[in-house]
Amino acid sequence: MMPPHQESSNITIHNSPASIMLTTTRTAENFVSVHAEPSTSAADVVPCSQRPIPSQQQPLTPLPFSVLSQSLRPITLKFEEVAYSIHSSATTASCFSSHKPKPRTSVLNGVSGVVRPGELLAMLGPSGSGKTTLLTALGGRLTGKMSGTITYNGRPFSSSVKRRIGFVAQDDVLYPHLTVLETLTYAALLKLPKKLTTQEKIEQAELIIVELGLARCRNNVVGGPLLRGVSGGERKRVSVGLEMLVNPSLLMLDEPTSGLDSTAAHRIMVTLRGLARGGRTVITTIHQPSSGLYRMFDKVLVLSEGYPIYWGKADQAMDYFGYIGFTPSFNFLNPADFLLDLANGIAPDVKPDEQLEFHGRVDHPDDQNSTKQFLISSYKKNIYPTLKADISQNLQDSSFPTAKSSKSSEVEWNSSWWEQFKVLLTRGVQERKHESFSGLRIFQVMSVSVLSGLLWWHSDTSHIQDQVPNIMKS
Ligand SMILES: Nc1ncnc2c1ncn2[C@@H]1O[C@H](COP(=O)(O)OP(=O)(O)OP(=O)(O)O)[C@@H](O)[C@H]1O
Repeated sequence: MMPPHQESSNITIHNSPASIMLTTTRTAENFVSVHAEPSTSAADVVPCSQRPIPSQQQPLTPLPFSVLSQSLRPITLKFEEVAYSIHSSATTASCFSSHKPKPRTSVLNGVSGVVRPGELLAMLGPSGSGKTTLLTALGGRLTGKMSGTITYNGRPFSSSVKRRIGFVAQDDVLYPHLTVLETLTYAALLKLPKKLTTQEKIEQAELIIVELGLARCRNNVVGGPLLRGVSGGERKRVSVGLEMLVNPSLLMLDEPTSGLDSTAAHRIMVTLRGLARGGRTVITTIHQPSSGLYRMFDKVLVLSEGYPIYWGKADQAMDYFGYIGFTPSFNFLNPADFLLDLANGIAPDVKPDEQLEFHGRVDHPDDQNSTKQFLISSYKKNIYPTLKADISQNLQDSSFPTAKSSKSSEVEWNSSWWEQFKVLLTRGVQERKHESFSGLRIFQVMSVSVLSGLLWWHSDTSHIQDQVPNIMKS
C-alpha cells in the first residue's frame, strides 16, 4: 500500500516547508492572526485601529492567490425573539394516544442579539440551557418549530449566506487515518474553486496549517476513538481549518474547548479571536470558561433554561448584575463561574460552603426558580429595550451578491465531477491504506458509493449542505 505523502494519481501532497505566509503576521501573544479584507462598504466593520498591532512583520513570499486574503463579505448577524420548542411526548406516545395533540417543551424563549464583524460572541449557560440549539438555529441548521427573526446583513438565510458560514460541530467528523496535512489538502482539493491549480490548492492547505499553528503535527494522523492521533486541541484546530478553507465570514463553533486543558483551550480561543479581528463574525458556545478565556470574549449571552438573562459586553456583566443587586459576597476571580451560578438560580449571597449544601438539598428549588425569574424579568426591563434599539438600526449593506452573481459564483466554486471523483477515490484509498483489501469489500464499497451517488445525482447546488455529510462519509 502507498505510504502517506506519496504521489498518487495526479494529486501530490508535499511536505515542503511552508514558506507561503502571504498574509500572516505574529502578534505580541505569539498568535498568528488571519488578515482578511472586509469590504469597506459594510457599515460596521471593525476599524483597523482596533485590530491587534503586529509586533513584527515576517518576510513573506507572495502567493498568486490566497483564500484567506481575498476580500470577505462581512456579516452582521441579528436575531430577535428567537423561540424554539420540541415535542416532549415522544416517549409517552402510544397507538391509542396518537391523535392527541402532543405537548411541546420550550427550549428557547425570546433570545435576541446582534453580532458584528470583528466581534467574538460567547454563549454561556448550564448544560441543557439551549446554547447548541441557538447556535444551530443561527447557523440555519435547525429544523422544527422556530419563531422569531434571524437576519444576515438584514436578509434572511439563503444559499449565498450558507456559503459564507463555517460551522464547527461539537463532535467533529474527521478521517482518523489521514494526517493533518492530508485532511486539509483533500478538503482544499474538494472545496476550493476550480480556477486554482492543484498545486495552488495544496498551498492553501499549507497556509491554513501555518495559520492555525499545526505545522508541528502536520504529518501526524488525526486519530479517533480507537486510534491515538493528534491532541484534542490540535484536532479541534483541524476542524476549524476545514471551515476556514472556504474563508467564512461567519464562523460558529459548538464547545470548541470542551475536553481540552487550559493551555489548549486558550490557544483555540486566541485563534478564534484572531479570526474575529480579521473581519469575521465569530460565535461560540462554551461550557465553563476560565477567567483568562472569559476576558477574550467581546460579547456574552447568558442563557438560563432557554431564557436570556444577560446580553452585552463581557467586561460589563459583573457591573450589570451588581446593578440589579447580585454582587458576589466573596471575590469571584472568574466572572464565568458567577454567571453560571446565577443562570442556575444560585444567588451570590449564599456562601461557598452553603452552596454545596444548597446543591444537595431538594427543598430549595423555589429559591432557585425565583432567582431565575427575577433575572429573566430584569433582563426584559434593563437589557432588552437597548438591545432592541440596536437590532432595529438599519444596516446599509450591499455585501451579498444578487441571485444572478451568486449563481455564477457557485458554478465557479464547483470542481468538476471527474476531479471530485479522483480526490474522493484517492482519499478513500489513503484512509484505508492500513486495511487489507478483498474483492468482496471492494464490491461492497463500490456498490454503496454508486447508490449514494445516485441518491444525490443532479441534486440542486443549493442543497450542498445536505450533500457534504454524504461526501464526508463516502
Ligand atoms: N431535537 C431534540 N430532541 C429532544 N430534546 C431536545 C432537542 N433539541 C433540544 N433538546 C433539549 O433542549 C435542551 C437544550 O439543549 P441544548 O443541546 O441546546 O443545550 P446546551 O445548552 O447546548 O447543553 P450542553 O451544554 O449540555 O451541550 C435540552 O434539554 C435538550 O435535551
